Amino acid sequence: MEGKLLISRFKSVCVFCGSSTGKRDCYRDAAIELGEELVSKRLDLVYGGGSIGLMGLVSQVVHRAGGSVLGIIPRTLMCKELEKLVTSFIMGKNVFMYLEPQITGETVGEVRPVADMHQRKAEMARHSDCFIALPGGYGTLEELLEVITWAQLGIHDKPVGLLNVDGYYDSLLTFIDKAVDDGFIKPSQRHIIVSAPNAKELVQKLEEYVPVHDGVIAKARWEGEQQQQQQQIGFKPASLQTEIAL
Ligand SMILES: C/C(=C\CNc1ncnc2c1ncn2[C@@H]1O[C@H](COP(=O)(O)O)[C@@H](O)[C@H]1O)CO
Repeated sequence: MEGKLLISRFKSVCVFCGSSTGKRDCYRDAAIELGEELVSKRLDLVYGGGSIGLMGLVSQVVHRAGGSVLGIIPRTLMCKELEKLVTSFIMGKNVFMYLEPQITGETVGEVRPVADMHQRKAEMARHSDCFIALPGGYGTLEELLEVITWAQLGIHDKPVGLLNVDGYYDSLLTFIDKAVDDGFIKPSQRHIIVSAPNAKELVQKLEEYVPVHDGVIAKARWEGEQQQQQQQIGFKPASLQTEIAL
């Protein structure tokens, strides 16, 4: 534990990333490099629990090097992972790898099943001290934008990092700059997103991050309001309860 404090201010990092590997080697290399960086800083990995794509790569790198991996996955997706394993067994691994080169991994570390996608995001956030998005598709973007929105509202003040591999996220950053210029995002809140082209630089920037706090709903007030509303309507969905307990 003492060693951990010297190496990083964080204990766990939540990684959002593609369930595909993408078409270019640089994305796979970046996922491996991020896994190695987490291991070198003795950071625990929290992720979406899948065994495919960049998710599979980063989790396997951390796990193989003896790092802690916590995968949080909705039960419905777990069934798909299981189907995949059964298919792999029936077809024989080599044949299966030939047919589906991306689906070759195994789910590693601790896997925690949750009810749905909402609860998954809330649990992933609750178990981590910062967030990093590798390249990915809709799922990655949705997860990234949600934690940015939560930071904007003051629901958490954990750093959010974008691993901008070979400019993959340049157009997203340009769009965000336009949203600032056009008055939809406050200039101060532009700084919620920290970005860097490689894992080492990104983790360093996240370590130095100072939370943006102007005009946000304080976490305690947000939680209080949510609880009050739930009591008024007499309804407490499990996912929301988890979300406000970050
Ligand atoms: C094995 C099969 C499906 C398993 N797929 C996934 N398992 C776990 N988590 C997933 C899966 N697909 C998406 N996610 C989540 O979204 C993010 C990646 O989405 P993207 O659209 O690929 O960017 C990722 O962080 C996960 O949390 C069926 O073959």
